[in-house]
Amino acid sequence: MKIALAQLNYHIGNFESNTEKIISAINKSRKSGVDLVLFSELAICGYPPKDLLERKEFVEKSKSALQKVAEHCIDIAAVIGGPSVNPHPKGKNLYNSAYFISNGKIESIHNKTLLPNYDIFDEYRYFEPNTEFSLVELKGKKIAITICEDLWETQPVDNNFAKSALYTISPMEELSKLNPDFVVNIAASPFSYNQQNLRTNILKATSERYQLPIFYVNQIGAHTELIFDGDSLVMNSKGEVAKRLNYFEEDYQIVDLEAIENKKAEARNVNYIEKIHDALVLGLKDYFGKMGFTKTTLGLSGGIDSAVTVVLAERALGKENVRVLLMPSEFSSDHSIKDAVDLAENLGIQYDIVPIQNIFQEFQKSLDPIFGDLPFNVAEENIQARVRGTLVMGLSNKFGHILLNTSNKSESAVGYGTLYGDMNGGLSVLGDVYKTDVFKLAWFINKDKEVIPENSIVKPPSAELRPDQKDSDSLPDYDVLDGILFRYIEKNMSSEEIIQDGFERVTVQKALRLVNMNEYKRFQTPPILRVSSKAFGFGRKIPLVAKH
Ligand SMILES: Nc1ncnc2c1ncn2[C@@H]1O[C@H](COP(=O)(O)OP(=O)(O)OC[C@H]2O[C@@H]([n+]3cccc(C(=O)O)c3)[C@H](O)[C@@H]2O)[C@@H](O)[C@H]1O
Ligand SMILES: Nc1ncnc2c1ncn2[C@@H]1O[C@H](COP(=O)(O)OP(=O)(O)OP(=O)(O)O)[C@@H](O)[C@H]1O
Ligand SMILES: NC(=O)CC[C@H](N)C(=O)O
Repeated sequence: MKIALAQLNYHIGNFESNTEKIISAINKSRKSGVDLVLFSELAICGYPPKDLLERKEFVEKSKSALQKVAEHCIDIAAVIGGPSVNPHPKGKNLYNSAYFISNGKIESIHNKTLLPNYDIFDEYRYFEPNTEFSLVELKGKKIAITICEDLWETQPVDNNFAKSALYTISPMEELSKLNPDFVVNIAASPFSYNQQNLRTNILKATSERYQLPIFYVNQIGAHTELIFDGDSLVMNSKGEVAKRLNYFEEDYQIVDLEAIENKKAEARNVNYIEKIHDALVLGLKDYFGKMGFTKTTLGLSGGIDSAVTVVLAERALGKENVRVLLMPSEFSSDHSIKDAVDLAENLGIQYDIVPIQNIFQEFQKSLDPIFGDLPFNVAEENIQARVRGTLVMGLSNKFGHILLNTSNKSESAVGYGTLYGDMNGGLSVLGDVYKTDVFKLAWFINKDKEVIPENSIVKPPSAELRPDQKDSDSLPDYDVLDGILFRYIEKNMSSEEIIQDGFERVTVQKALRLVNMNEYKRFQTPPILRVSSKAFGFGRKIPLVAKH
């Protein structure tokens, strides 16, 4: 039996383009003599459709798109993800379903049993869990069709306290009683830099336990914050990866079921920084591409965060679509301006220098009668950041360049950024990357030649909002701070547990206090491209008003 895996990039709600892609893969498969072609979870409408599922019209469009696809399934079978209506009066209106299509029609519908509801997932909000199990038969083979989380019976969480999802039904236990020949898993499994190993291990455990091959198809592409890396694969019944599809790009592979037992795909050891790099480039590309934008802007300071952001933007959108402003103040060092100019020239992007001293002075003059003799403090620092934010937004409004936010996860965590100033932007590129990893990204970008001036990487980080300012005046060193933040945010460890891990009590208490008191700031930040298992955004829900 020849089985094709179609790893495609869908666009949520764009039924025309999704249908066209699916039909084109079906036609290609038929011409290659494929028996069964597999598409990912909710492929017909794109994943995650969120509250669009509450619109009847959206569900009806999914249904007619599937009907159109079915007409093309002559002499070939397909499994495609889409929502289906729950016919029972009780429970949620919808199921998250896999459609088995053959002979030009929908032959059967298989619903998702285990609905993830942790972190960024919210499937119980829309879907009724499945309780009935059956196999499909194709050319003498019995197939168990499952949907993503169905194989994640014990969901490990990257957290020392949250319980793993407790599922009362095991879809694989039920399906295995029916003696399938192989398992299909259609998935929508988002990227995080540690997710790929976890995923492979979970598939391996399932395959070994039931001694069954698994055909796993994930989607690729980004949907606002969520980035899907693909990495679809075929596992033989010994839990060995027989075929692996590409990361971060569409891919299509045909596999012979009878030939997988003695096949072993080459292991791919990609460093996590390279994965984050590729994920962010895809995240940017798809945010712009799917929104219909081409051009971007940001303030280039000569520092490392804006440097890494602009390189990723140039790689995603092309140099002709990136335009930056260099906005020196009286506190900017000459080196910062030179570093920013060198970088812009290395990339071949358009840049303009707009000094902000005069504007800043005018602001100060206007506020003088009100501020009186009060000393220069954070208020003046922030006015500079807001002047810059206003200027880049001016460029954005005039020329249609979407502003990228340059804050990293460490700053965002402790509120080290100015609301309505450098926290502006339509999309945050580095908001899920700790500062220590921003440095690693910069070195990775420079691995073949110096793109980012080395001075931007090695100089002590500074906001340059007052004379001789350094981040280290207000914050612990980033390697210490990031160690604490990771334990608190990703692992949910308590201050005492973090201290026991070897961090100084005062530093831990300060860092945690800053994280807690800055929830309100993060609530106002743009969407953040997610690359870790716990990003700021809709997968981390902390009350703004709370006593910690
Ligand atoms: N709970 C709450 N809910 C709603 N709003 C709340 C609030 N608490 C304060 N606020 C408001 O927020 C204001 C304080 O926030 P904000 O105006 O941003 O100012 P703030 O957080 O006081 O200062 C920004 C800090 O970030 C540093 N910074 C700025 C720019 C860039 C960088 C960098 O290196 O990247 C660092 C800067 O040196 C300074 O230490 C308050 O004045 C108040 O208006
Ligand atoms: N002189 C400047 N010219 C242009 N943009 C600036 C300038 N200074 C700051 N910005 C913008 O504000 C953001 C915050 O910058 P700031 O220097 O305060 O802190 P940072 O987080 O260390 O960032 P970076 O490493 O990019 O300097 C920068 O990333 C940049 O987009
Ligand atoms: N769509 C899903 O069911 C995804 C959940 C699953 N645990 C994953 O991340 O792969």
